Amino acid sequence: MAEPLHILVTGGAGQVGLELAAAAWPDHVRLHLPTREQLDVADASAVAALFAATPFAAVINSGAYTAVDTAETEIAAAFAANAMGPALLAEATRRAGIPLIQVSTDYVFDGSADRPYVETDAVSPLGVYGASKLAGELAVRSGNPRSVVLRTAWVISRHRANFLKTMLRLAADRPEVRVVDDQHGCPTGAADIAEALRTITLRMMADPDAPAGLYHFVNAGDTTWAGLAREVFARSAFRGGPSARVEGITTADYPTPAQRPANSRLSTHRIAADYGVAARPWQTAVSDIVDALSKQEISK
Ligand SMILES: NC(=O)C1=CN([C@@H]2O[C@H](COP(=O)(O)OP(=O)(O)OC[C@H]3O[C@@H](n4cnc5c(N)ncnc54)[C@H](OP(=O)(O)O)[C@@H]3O)[C@@H](O)[C@H]2O)C=CC1
Ligand SMILES: Cc1cn([C@H]2C[C@H](O)[C@@H](COP(=O)(O)OP(=O)(O)O[C@H]3O[C@@H](C)C(=O)[C@@H](O)[C@H]3O)O2)c(=O)[nH]c1=O
Repeated sequence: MAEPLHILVTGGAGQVGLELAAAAWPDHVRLHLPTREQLDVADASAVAALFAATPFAAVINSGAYTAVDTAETEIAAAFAANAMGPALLAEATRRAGIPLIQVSTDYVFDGSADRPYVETDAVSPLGVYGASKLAGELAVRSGNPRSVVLRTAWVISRHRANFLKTMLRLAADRPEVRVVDDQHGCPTGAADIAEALRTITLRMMADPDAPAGLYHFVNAGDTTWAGLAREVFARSAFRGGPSARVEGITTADYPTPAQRPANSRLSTHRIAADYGVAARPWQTAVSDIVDALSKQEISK
């Protein structure tokens, strides 16, 4: 029997954490998935105690402060989770000589490009959430050279709160929803992100020379938030679930505390070339999730 390989996954109760728990890991891998209550990544003594207790072979940091609008006022909390936490994990993993895989966001960009962003493009976050995640990226990359920062975007899943579930909830009690149609991005299934993280983590554990650095991973294709809502409702209607008409509006018609990028499409060429990770169309992720949610509803 191979020795067990222990992998720490922070944010175990989040969308990506829950899909990492469900992913097909080799038998000898033991995942440790603490919730925020069990491990606050910004708590230096909690991080040190956990590393002293378990000989981890890798860490995936999927825990984060993800409330984009609330972050504008809860600045200290956002930076604690998204910048201080990654810095502590970078230090702990560097000392242990193990890889760290950090999940980051398209909101590090300001959206002024007229094409999908590549990893070498300049960053310039528009809000506190993006700025805190960028600080986390920099802490990881400077703190542990054996690290990957995986930027993803517009995460959807059957778990927790996300835009897809918000749309289905709204459609349950109104015939029409108003949704911005001038912000362009790449909806991405949390299960697809988990699969990409699994591939990267296993390769980094097996090969000290595995490629490190910055990578973009999203599902294939792009749309607007209104386009995503329309796809969700088309699939939901097909399954006999809630559906609503979508009125496409402008960003100015839907004021929010945090500004979002008008274009946050990401190019996935680098991860395809270095890690052989291929992206499924975003519409496939939508139909998987809507189907799973409707089965859940039927079995209630
Ligand atoms: N959601 C999205 O649309 C996108 C997310 N990302 C990134 O992907 C990653 C995963 O996000 P996702 O799973 O969607 O997010 P979720 O909000 O679903 O989950 C995040 C998890 O992190 C936990 N958490 C918050 N603060 C801390 C902390 N200080 N220490 C430990 N855990 C903490 C949360 O705890 P609690 O359960 O208590 O809330 C939650 O369980 C994050 O890095 C995020 O920035 C990138 C692009 C898009
Ligand atoms: C609920 C709703 C939102 N919107 C708009 C507001 C906003 O511009 C856009 C998306 O709204 P949300 O607030 O749900 O999504 P938001 O929190 O901005 O999602 C982001 O989360 C973080 C964590 C990321 O890292 C990003 O990649 C991205 O997924 O849709 C409408 O136009 N109509 C609506 O009814």
